Amino acid sequence: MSSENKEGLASEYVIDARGLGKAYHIYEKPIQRLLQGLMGRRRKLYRDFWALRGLDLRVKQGETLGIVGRNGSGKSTLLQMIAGTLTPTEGTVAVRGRVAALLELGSGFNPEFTGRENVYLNAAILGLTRAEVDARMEAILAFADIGEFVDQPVRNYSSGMVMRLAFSVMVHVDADILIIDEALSVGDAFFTQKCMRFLREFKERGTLLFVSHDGGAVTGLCDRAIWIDSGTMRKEGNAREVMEAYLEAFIAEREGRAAYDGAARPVPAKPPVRTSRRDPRQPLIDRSLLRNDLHVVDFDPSKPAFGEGGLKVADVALLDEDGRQLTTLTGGETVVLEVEASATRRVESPIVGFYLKDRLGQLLFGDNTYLTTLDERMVMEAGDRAVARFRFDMPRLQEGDYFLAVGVAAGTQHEHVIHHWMHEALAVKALGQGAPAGLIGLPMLEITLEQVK
Ligand SMILES: Nc1ncnc2c1ncn2[C@@H]1O[C@H](COP(=O)(O)OP(=O)(O)OP(=O)(O)O)[C@@H](O)[C@H]1O
Repeated sequence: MSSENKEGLASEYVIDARGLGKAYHIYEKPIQRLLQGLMGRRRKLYRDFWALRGLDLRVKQGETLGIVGRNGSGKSTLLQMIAGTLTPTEGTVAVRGRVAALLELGSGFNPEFTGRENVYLNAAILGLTRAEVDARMEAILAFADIGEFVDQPVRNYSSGMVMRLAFSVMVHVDADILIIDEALSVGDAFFTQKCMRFLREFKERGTLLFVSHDGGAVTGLCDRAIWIDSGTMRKEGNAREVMEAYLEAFIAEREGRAAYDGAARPVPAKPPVRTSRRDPRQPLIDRSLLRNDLHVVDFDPSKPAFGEGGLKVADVALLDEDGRQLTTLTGGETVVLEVEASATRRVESPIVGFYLKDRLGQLLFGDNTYLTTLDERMVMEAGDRAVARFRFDMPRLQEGDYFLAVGVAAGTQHEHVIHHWMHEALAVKALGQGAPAGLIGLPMLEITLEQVK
């Protein structure tokens, strides 16, 4: 999985692929593969299938590159060649630094060895000495958090456990370049959050190649992106632009027509009349298949957190407008997020804030109490408690796991000390139905359609 090649690399690039291509041999019948082995190269019984061809790619040190493309477009083939686990059929790829890749689940693991033995094996492949692994073993096992399974053969592991251990090794080998297939981080949502936190930290210092199938995460995480289509580079550039083009093509294909032509449409002359502060369709939506059910998992104070500790997040709950705690709600419903903070010492000007994050840790929306409390500076003494309430219409959410991160700080919007920040204060699970078209669906205040003459 590691690859070092310092030749032919201009100093600013850590990856330089030129005219890269990979052809697989395709045999019409399995027996032909066997015969070919016996016959040698005298007669060709296969045809070449080019999974990737003519690809040029340069990646700078510290860049985060997103790679999108449909199933079978050639993403893994490209990344395996960069990781050094697949030999190109044509072209060259030069890589500088230690590469750790999570591309194929358990590919570096021997199923007969225990988890612990596989950690030694994998870390050795990535260039670590036994003494280095010894020094890191405790941290690796703590991150993987698979308990006593670590001394069982890997063949007894669930795919989630294999992923945890493989990811944990990658986190601890001081890689210069990380290659991650997002599909592999699907599983336990809490572990995914932990992985995404690591990746966000890693991208501050290292080079990250991040493969995604749906592309949703790419814009949040990556500076630049490439779109691989049928083995060639269809588009390269700014992550947002590449994603837009990719999604446009996907939608156009799905709907069996060309994407919106961009031509101007007539605008109604009359401004719409504003009547209500609530989405008027909500009762109808809630009675229909468009109903977006959300389940809330209770606050757990033992979830990962950091901060100075002068204030603590004591309790977090989502309530309905009558103050009753919600364990299920629907997208579009008005909710109150209640956060109780307690002080362990004197703290001036406390601020309570939150973010809703998706399973990849992308911040969907959030807010804090700073502006509302600007005129009345609160002082909390040790033992004092304060409650913040945020009332809002919960947007509709795509199917998946979400987390409410909650934090208490002190100071101003720009200069503050974080006293207690909980990455996953509440977990919210959205079921499949009623999903919005975008990342979140905002309740509409009004929608009109008027005919203009
Ligand atoms: N060992 C192999 N032998 C023959 N064909 C292969 C082999 N490995 C991959 N392919 C083919 O090469 C093409 C590219 O595969 P690749 O795994 O690189 O795509 P991908 O974009 O990573 O797909 P996915 O998103 O499903 O992981 C596919 O058509 C695949 O069927």
